[in-house]
Amino acid sequence: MSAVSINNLAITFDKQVLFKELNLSVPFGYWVALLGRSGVGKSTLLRAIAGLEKNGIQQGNINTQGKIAWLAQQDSLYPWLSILDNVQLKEYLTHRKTKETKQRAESLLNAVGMTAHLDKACYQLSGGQRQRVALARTLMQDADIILMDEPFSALDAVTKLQLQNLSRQLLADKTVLLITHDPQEAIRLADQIYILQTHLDTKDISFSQPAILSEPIHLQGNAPRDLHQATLWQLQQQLFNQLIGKDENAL
Ligand SMILES: Nc1ncnc2c1ncn2[C@@H]1O[C@H](COP(=O)(O)OP(=O)(O)OP(=O)(O)O)[C@@H](O)[C@H]1O
Repeated sequence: MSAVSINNLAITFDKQVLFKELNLSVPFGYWVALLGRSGVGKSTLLRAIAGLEKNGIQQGNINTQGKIAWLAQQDSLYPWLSILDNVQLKEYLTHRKTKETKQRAESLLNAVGMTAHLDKACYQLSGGQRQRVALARTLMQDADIILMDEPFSALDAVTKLQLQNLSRQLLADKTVLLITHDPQEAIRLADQIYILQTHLDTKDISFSQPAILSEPIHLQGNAPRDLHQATLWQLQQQLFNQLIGKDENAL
C-alpha cells in the first residue's frame, strides 16, 4: 500500500479540464517531486490530496495513509503571534500549550537555526527566516505525509540551498510530495520525479489539454544531491526539454 494513491482522477473548472484520468502512487518514505510549468494544475492537485479541493473533482479517488502537513511557498505565519506560538499553532488554537510543547518548539527552532531570533516578532524576520519557522511548525505536527507547494521558490539562491538541505535532513523519514517548477530542485531532493505536462492555450483555456503525468524518473544515491555529476546536468537538460515539450536532442 502507498502513502498516497490517486486513481482515475478528473478535475475540471468550468471549461478547463486540468486532469482527466490521473493516476499516481507515492510509496511510504519517498520524496516524490511533481515538476510542471505554471498553470498546469500542481497546486490544485496538492489541494485535492489534502482534501481541500471540493469543487473541481469530477471523478476518481484519492487515498492517503497517515497524518498530513502542508509546507507552502507563501508566508503562512501569523504576524500577531510570537515565533514560538507560530510553531505551536495547533496547540495555541486548541488551548493545549504546555511546558513540554514549548520545549519541543524551542528544540525544533534550534534545529532550523532560529534560536538567536526568538525574541523577534514575525514581521521582523526575513523571508528565509520565516520559512525556517514554517519548517519548524511542519516538524512540530509530526505528520506522516508532507505536501510541499514550492516552499523554496521565493528564497535567494544560498538560502534556498540551505533550506532544501535542512528540510531533506529533518524530514528524511517522511513521505514528501514536492511541487516545483525547478528541475534542479527536483533532482537535488527527490527519489522519484514525475513531470506534469500539458498544452496550455493561454487565449482560450477550453482548448488547453488535460495534464498528463510522465513515467517516474528514479534517482540514484542519497539526497540532497550536489549537481557535480555530468549525468545529473544531462538529466536537468532533459527535464527542461520535457517541460517545454521539445525533443530531448533538440536544444
Ligand atoms: N477554484 C478554481 N476555480 C477556477 N479555476 C481554478 C481554481 N483553482 C485553480 N484554477 C485554475 O486551474 C489552473 C491551474 O491552477 P494551479 O494553481 O493548480 O496551477 P499551478 O500549476 O500550481 O501553477 P503555478 O505554478 O503558477 O502556481 C489555473 O488556470 C487556475 O486558474
